[in-house]
Amino acid sequence: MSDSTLVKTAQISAILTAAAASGGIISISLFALPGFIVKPRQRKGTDREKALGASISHIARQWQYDYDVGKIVFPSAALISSLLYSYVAYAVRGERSGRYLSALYATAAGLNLLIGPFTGFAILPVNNLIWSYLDKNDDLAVERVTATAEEKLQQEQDEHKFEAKYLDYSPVPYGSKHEDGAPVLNRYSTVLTRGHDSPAAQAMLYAAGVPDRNAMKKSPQVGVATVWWEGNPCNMHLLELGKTVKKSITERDLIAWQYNTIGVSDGITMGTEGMRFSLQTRELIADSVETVTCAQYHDACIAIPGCDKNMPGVVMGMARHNRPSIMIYGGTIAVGYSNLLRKRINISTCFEAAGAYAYDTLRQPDDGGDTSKSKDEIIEDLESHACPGAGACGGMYTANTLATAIESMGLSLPGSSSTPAESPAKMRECVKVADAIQVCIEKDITPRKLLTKSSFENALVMTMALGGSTNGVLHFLAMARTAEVDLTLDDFQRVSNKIPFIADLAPSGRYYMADLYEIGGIPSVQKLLIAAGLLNGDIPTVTGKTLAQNVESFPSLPQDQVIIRPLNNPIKPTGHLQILRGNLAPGGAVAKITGKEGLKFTGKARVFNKEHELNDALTKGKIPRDENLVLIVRYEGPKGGPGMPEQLKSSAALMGANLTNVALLTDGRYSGASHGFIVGHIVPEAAVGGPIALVQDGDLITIDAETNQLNMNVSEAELQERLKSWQPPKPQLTRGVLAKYARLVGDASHGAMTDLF
Ligand SMILES: CC[C@H](C)C(=O)C(=O)O
Repeated sequence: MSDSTLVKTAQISAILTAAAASGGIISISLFALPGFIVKPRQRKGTDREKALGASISHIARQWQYDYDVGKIVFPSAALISSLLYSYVAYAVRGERSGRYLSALYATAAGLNLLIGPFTGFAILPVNNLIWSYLDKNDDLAVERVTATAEEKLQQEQDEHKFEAKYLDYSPVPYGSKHEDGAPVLNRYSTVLTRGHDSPAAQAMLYAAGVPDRNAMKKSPQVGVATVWWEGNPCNMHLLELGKTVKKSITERDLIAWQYNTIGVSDGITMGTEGMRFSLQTRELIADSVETVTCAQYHDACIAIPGCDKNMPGVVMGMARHNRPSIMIYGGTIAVGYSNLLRKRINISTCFEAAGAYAYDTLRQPDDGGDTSKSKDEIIEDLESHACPGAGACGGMYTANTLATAIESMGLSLPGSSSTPAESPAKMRECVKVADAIQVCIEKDITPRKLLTKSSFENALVMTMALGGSTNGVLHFLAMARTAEVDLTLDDFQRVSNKIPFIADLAPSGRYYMADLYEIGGIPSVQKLLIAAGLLNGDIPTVTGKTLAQNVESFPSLPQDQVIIRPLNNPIKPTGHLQILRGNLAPGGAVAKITGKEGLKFTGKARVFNKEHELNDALTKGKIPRDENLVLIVRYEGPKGGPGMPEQLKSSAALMGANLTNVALLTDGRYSGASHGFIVGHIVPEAAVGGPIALVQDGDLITIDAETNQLNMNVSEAELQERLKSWQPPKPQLTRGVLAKYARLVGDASHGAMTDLF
């Protein structure tokens, strides 16, 4: 080989190698090198440099990991280097040797465009190695990235919030006819039962109870989902209700398949570690209803829930499968009576008695009767008589709130939410449901036709008018997202601002759902609110009629009743649920303020990490009465708890102990039976570095329900300082359902859902 050939070969291979490598080199310098520059400062620099370094390395990492590198980044790198080569080719054009070199550079430019992206891919693992080396022992960076990833996830969830995608079942089109001209009502199950595509499926269905060939081919299959289990009064009777439903459906020549989902008793688990499992049962129930309905090709669904999470759970399941559906509420419990306290009682009396017991104020009333009984005798009397039978907790607590709202959205038969669990009327409802589900199937009335912005507005109106549970906020948001309805925290405040609070119902009032039933029940309240133009009577319902038509035959509330106040003489002119924001809750918080305790509260912070710390302090009588205190219970959010437990044990104990000098704040949530000056659902929660994690004992906190503010008088600079030394808690759980939940769950201001990605 001559010298000049050698030089040319060397030139060619050098330029081609450089061309091939340039995509990769650019990718390394774009994504990996920033790490070498910023990491040392991030570890050892001033606080400002550390923070800056964390942000730069975070951006670099996000770019490297999150973007579709094949489509955007590496081709861009190849393009940039190709332009460089083309420019050099242009610059050396002209002389003979220049023409040769420019041709070579032009080839390199083309090649680089072709192979640059692939080199980039090859370099990716190298970049990853560099980053994992840089990240080693660098907890701060990793944790900051995690916190920011949280925000990013939320942002993505917001962007995609109305683009729910479920498995496409393409049922037989509505309006199709069988050969004999009868309408096809088994539009889903026919996939299994028509012809002989699925003989095994048909064999199994015959074994399970399909009576004959005609039923196999034509009868719609209705799933009957009871949230039955024996260990909770709210749920113990649901299997029997389900059997009645099945019987009445079968009499109409429909096929009914009973199945079950699970639930957790909030009343029983309250204040214990078991309470962490409660909220996630909403998702388990939704998942179960969706799973059985979709997997088994049910044509319709009747769900029979009882305890709190059951109702939103089944409705979310219905919204997901979107087949004709009706909810039958298990019904409210009867009211208990204490012979020793000589008054009507309910489950919440027990929780409040615990506070009075601890502060030694649990006594018989000073009404001229017996006062000799000890606090132990009194508390045993309450334990024995607070829950006289089956049914969900009796005040306007979470179960009754949700059932009322869902009936007002058109998903239950009229009266379902106030018909007591053990009344004959509840059994009659289970019989009547067969007619209604037939109508829904025939008219194709599906959950998402009922779950609309107007019907959610109705849910909010009823919740505000009747003083419903703060949990409603969480569950309505989740139900709306599932049904792709645009409902936000601001809607709650908007409705709260216009709806008067008119119900003298527990927890803040004197009466119970069973009492309301006696004066006409929820339909009579709906009638009042429709007449006043506050509730939308035009929404469609599962009966095939509008809400207004459904309540027409119900009586108006009697003149002399005292449970529901006239609209012009409310307990409070606006709603009791207030959405607060401020430097303590930039992402929102939910307050229950009935007005009884005032509308504004300022006090010194006393911070508790986890509810049990506050419960211990209360049991030992350690919360003083002589100064205004804002008790903060944190690390109890959806992720941090995990499970966002309800804090009735502490909120009720405060009431029982008559500690009127305190307000309670948490990133967890409250029971429907909680009252007093309480604020929950604080977002962002402590576990992801929300400002609630930075509060210190003695900080002055103001809750203002008139300006909807929740602030601590700590400057932004001071908060930034505190944030630097804040360490996120290590994940407590790494296995099991709660670990899975903590990983998937979103924030409370978006309903704490697990399938928003
Ligand atoms: C007594 C209250 C009940 C157990 C509950 O947790 C709720 O209604 O939210």
